[in-house]
Amino acid sequence: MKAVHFGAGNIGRGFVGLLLHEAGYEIVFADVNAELIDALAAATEYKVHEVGEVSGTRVVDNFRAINSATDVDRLVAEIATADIVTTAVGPRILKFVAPAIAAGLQLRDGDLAPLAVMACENAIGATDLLAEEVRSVLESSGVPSAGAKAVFANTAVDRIVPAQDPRAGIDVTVETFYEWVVESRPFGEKAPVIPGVTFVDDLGPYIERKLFTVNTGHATIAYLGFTQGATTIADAIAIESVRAGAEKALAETSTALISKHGLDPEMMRAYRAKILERFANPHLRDEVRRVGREPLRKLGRHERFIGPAAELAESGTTPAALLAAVAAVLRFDVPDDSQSVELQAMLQERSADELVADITGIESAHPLFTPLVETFRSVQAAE
Ligand SMILES: NC(=O)c1ccc[n+]([C@@H]2O[C@H](COP(=O)([O-])OP(=O)(O)OC[C@H]3O[C@@H](n4cnc5c(N)ncnc54)[C@H](O)[C@@H]3O)[C@@H](O)[C@H]2O)c1
Ligand SMILES: O=P(O)(O)OC[C@@H](O)[C@@H](O)[C@H](O)[C@H](O)CO
Repeated sequence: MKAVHFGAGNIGRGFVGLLLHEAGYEIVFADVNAELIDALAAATEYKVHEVGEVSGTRVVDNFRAINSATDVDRLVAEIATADIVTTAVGPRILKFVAPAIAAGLQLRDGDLAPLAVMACENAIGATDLLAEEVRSVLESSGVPSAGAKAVFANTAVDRIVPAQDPRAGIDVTVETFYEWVVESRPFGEKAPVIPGVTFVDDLGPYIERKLFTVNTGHATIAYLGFTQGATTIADAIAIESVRAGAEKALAETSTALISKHGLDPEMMRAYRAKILERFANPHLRDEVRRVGREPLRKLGRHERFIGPAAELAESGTTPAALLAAVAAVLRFDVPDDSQSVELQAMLQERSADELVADITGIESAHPLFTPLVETFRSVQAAE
């Protein structure tokens, strides 16, 4: 059994690669980072250090590595004969990996079982997005039927994997906790067997619960913590006002989730408590700059702040804590984050009305529009 995994970064090596390895797959890592690929290609194994209340080390071997920028033919041939393709590259990058998947499908023997494609990104419908890109490449190549040689399934992945100490080489330090949920319907009776993966009929409640709790909470702590001068998430959550801000934001997202998906309030209370404990993990050095990365993406319409805030506003509630978190996002001024630089320039140059519509996708008729414009204006006025 063989899996091709795009993105040999933190979650790629520290979670997706690990679980696929433990499921018995040979892994072909594909990445555009030449230094990383060379290091993986030269190694026979790497270690995943799990840190938390119970710590341990797992070893991943039986992998190869391909530079997906320079060794495209080899990569396409690997995809053509793989059982699984996964990605952990970031949602904006999916369109760049789609052509190789499309080419692999064209080359694939029609007698092989369909290729299982799963995008493991923090976004709702990430695999749908990848599937659209793959199908569009196949259509423009005049071979739309090759799309039938793949099954595309959405997923939700949860494990905190911080940026790694460069001295660790290709080894990865991760938290002990993990959760990988995959929608089962696209596979019918033939879902891949990956111990540790939970298959569900409807991924909607799972991905929203994850994105609007783990990621909303994480990001709120990162942005509020940044405004308070904190460097790590563990430092930030130790600041009382930051923790209180995150707890309030999460109380709001839980209200939205419970109302939309009928989730059990007691289960959500325990889920929130568990994630706050995970964020405070003293063994994990996770920087607010990583968690706050790409603030423009995080302010998107279906993302961790605006998604639940819009639902609350539609039901007549003003999501005050989420709006306070959005104000902190606007203060995320990090010179080596290109989206932060772009956001800061936009705040200097353009009106709040325009910015709310362009960045958040919330239009003027929406009940969240005016509170968002006020939030943007208050930050602009304070600059
Ligand atoms: N780190 C976490 O805690 C975590 C947890 C759950 C989900 N995720 C999600 O996983 C994805 C990756 O996050 P990460 O933290 O591992 O980031 P990362 O930056 O550590 O890894 C991303 C990797 O993708 C590679 N890449 C970029 N463009 C590529 C391309 N065109 N083809 C192949 N590889 C390419 C990069 O070189 C990098 O090695 C994101 O969507 C993130 O939201 C991360
Ligand atoms: O990866 P992002 O940029 O969408 O979000 C940053 C972190 O919140 C995220 O990587 C978490 O560590 C992860 O989602 C935990 O499962």
